[in-house]
Amino acid sequence: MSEDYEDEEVEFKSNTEITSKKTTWVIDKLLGEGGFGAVYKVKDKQSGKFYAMKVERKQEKKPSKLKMEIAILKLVASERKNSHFTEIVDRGKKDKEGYFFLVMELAGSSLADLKKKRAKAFSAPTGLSVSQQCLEACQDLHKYGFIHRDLKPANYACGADKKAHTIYILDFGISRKIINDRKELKTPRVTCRFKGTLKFASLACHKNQELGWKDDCESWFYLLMELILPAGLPWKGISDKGTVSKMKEEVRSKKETYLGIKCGAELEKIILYLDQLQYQDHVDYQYIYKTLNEACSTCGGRMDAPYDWEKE
Ligand SMILES: Nc1ncnc2c1ncn2[C@@H]1O[C@H](COP(=O)(O)OP(=O)(O)OP(=O)(O)O)[C@@H](O)[C@H]1O
Repeated sequence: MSEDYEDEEVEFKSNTEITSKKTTWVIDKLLGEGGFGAVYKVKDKQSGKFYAMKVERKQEKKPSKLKMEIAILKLVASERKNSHFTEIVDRGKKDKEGYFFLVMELAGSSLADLKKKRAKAFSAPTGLSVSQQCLEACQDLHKYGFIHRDLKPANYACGADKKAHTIYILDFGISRKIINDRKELKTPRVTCRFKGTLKFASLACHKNQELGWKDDCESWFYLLMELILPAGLPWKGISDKGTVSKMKEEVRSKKETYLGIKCGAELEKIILYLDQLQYQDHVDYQYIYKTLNEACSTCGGRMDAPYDWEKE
């Protein structure tokens, strides 16, 4: 590989062909650019079917995030019947051009885009049921000793077409394995750099503490609030870390936090439960699922109802 490529983005024009051992992939369009590369919609030249291709520039000094992503997707494959992980279809590297690629199942819009399109919060039954699927994905990842560290609506998407009712978790760019080879929890580091997205970061992340399973769940809880609170998260638009952290601490005891939704008591129960957990603790996901179901009944809805975007 030529080092001249290292600082350049990998960019493909429509109709560029990428040949692998399996088939030829034809670039359709750019779906988005992330922290470590780009994602394209591609067509399998043989079958005519569409997929998503993630491309990463090969770097001599930095570890490959795409390799980590592939390792995770291989581990969790077929974890449950309606898996929340996209299936790996093909992968490879282009030494001469200096990049890695991963072809996976094509998902639909991200939860962030679906909410933006709606221009208001999701209905409580959609938000609660979608969040349950988001937490299932997180639980499946945790089972293998990983934590995600960047759970947010932009990192989840609904499935394409017939799979519009299934939620997929997309990006594992900053995931971390917190279990060692002997399957023991790693000793927490004294201090850690802030990782993830300010709006959804857990309080421990604000305090530069080692993150555990419960921190993903705290971020997931902010995601749930973001999806269903009519006014959105109280710290939206604020970029000062200290102010956001203070507001996160305050919402826990504020009655107005859950304004506009009927299931405030159930949501409070979930965050109070998560707040009791420490770095080393496992999460009682069943307790959270049960409470989400109760919240849905309180709101007069059903967890198995069609989602807002399936009706609209
Ligand atoms: N399998 C997929 N199917 C459809 N779209 C996808 C798929 N995977 C990723 N995307 C989309 O591609 C875009 C880029 O995704 P990616 O996860 O690389 O970065 P990101 O989450 O936007 O940024 P960052 O890596 O900085 O968090 C996002 O809009 C995402 O919704």
